[in-house]
Order: sequence, then structure tokens, then C-alpha cells
Amino acid sequence: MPDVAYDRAAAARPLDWVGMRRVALPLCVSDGDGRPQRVPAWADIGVDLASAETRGIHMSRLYLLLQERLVAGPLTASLLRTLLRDCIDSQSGLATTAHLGLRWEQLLERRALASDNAGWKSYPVAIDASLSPAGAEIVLAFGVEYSSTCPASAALSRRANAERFETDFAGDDAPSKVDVREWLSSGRGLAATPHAQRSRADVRVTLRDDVDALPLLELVDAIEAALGTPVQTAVKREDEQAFARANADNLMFCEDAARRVAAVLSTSPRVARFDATVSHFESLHAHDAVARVAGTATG
Ligand SMILES: Nc1nc2c(ncn2[C@@H]2O[C@H](COP(=O)(O)OP(=O)(O)OP(=O)(O)O)[C@@H](O)[C@H]2O)c(=O)[nH]1
Repeated sequence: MPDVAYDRAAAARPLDWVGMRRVALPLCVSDGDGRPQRVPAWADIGVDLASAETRGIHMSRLYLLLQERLVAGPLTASLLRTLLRDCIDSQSGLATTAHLGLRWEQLLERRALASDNAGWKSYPVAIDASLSPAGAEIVLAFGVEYSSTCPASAALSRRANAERFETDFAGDDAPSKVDVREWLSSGRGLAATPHAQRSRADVRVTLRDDVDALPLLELVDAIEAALGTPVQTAVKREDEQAFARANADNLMFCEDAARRVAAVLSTSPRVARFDATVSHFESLHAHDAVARVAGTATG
């Protein structure tokens, strides 16, 4: 059968990236307990076309390698490195580099804060993997949603509560502890509430060369613990009260959240470099408060 890919290229020149975008496949990843889990995923796979005179690459070979390796899984850094090497080799000398992008939603089970319940949250995950004569680089990216309560608004709310207390207990007689407790528990005891909003940390980490298992769960757990207020799954009243306490104990500007995320990533033994952006989708403003932090890890 004719194979025009071998034709001599018109306007011959090398190309930086040739391949396929949005290849659908059932990606085999490891779930939170290390068991293989198949998830719908989309892959972008490509190589450079280093041979200026050759018209086309062998696309089917890249496609078949994706189906052969990523469906069997589970996805690890060594599987990605081997796949990229084989993508380059499949082109029989036409290519020197390969790039693979993967995107999927990862379900992770999360326990309630106080009750004996649990539920599942979906996390957006992506992989950007490349192999060139300079070596391999694997970037793991994911998003973590949390609640942020504004520290400035909290201070102003406490002041409003104190002023209302003075108004309601304006007489000379000192109120009893019971009076104060009842007032605090009543609607009058909350003169103002600080604004809080759903927020998201978008994290990208370049993995160290000695990492094989993808540290998604480890990093999600560490970041959610550092922020203190991850959005919840199953919520009973005791969970909601615990969440309200966690927000009071973890008042955060976007700058505070960015520093907490950086403190985790900069000390992780799995991370070589990181780049994180936190976005607070403000309930006070029609715009978002955003902070970005990047650096190398020393862990
Ligand atoms: N390189 C290239 N191939 C394309 C493009 N669009 C479609 N194809 C098709 O991709 C199909 C697979 O290409 P190849 O991998 O060369 O298929 P093949 O020649 O049957 O397989 P091999 O013998 O292994 O090379 C061919 O039918 C091409 O026509 C394109 O823009 N560039």
C-alpha cells in the first residue's frame, strides 16, 4: 500500500511537535489504596520531526503505544519514561524527543471531620511528561479545593460582636456567666460573620528522578492538612460545627494559603520543583484574590 509519509517534504524543515491531541483511553491509575483503577482520560502524544526532508511521522505507532501501555498500567514514572523512549524509537530515526500530556479526574475517598462517615471527591489531575537528549521530565499537576475565611473580615466581625455586646449589656450591673453564655448562643451573639469562599490550589510539581509511584494522594493529603479547610464530602451537624471551627482556626488571605502550600511542596522528598497558584473565589468581591509561588524543594 502507498505510504505518503515517506514522500519528500515540500518546503523541507524539521518540526518541533507532530502527533495527536485528545486521544481518549481508559487510563489505569492507582487509587488511594494502591489498587489499579481505570479512569476516562485524554492523551496528547507527539514527537519532534527532526528529519527535515521526511514528509510525515508514523502516527499509528504512537497511538498503538498509548493503548498498549496506558490501558494496562498502572501509571508510574518509570512507565512514562519507557513509553516516551519507545515513542521516539517507533519513529525509526525521525524523532529525538517525545511529549505526553494526560488529563483525568481522580476520585479519592475522604472521611468526615467528626462523624463516622465518608464520601468521594473528584480531583483534576494532569501529567506533562517529556523525554529529550537532555533527559526525562515528569510534571504532576492537580487541584485541591478548600474554604478560605478572610482574616480581615474576621477581625472586623469580632469588633462588631464586641460593640453589640456593649450595647446589649449597657447597664452598670456585670452580666452573669449564664447571661453571657445565653447571649453568645443567641442570634444577638453574632453581629457579623466574616466572608468565606470556596478556593482552589492549582499545583504543579516536577518529580525527582528517583520517584516511581506518582505521589498524588501523599501530596493531596499533605496540602489539605496544611490548609486545614478542605471542602468536605459527607457532612452531619457535628461535621459542620467542626468545619466552622476549622475555618476559625485557619483564617487565610490568599498569601497565607500560598505559603502553606509552598511549605509542603518545598519539603517533599518527591518534588524537585514546584509552581502553585491559589485562587480565592471571593464572596466579598466580583473578582478573585490570587497568589502564586514557585521554587525548588529542599526535602
Ligand atoms: N504523519 C501523518 N499521518 C497522518 C496524518 N493524518 C492522517 N495520518 C495517517 O496516519 C495513519 C497512520 O500513519 P502510519 O503510522 O504511517 O501508518 P502505517 O504506515 O500504516 O503504519 P507503519 O507501517 O507502522 O508506518 C496513516 O494512514 C496516515 O495517513 C498527518 O497529518 N500526518
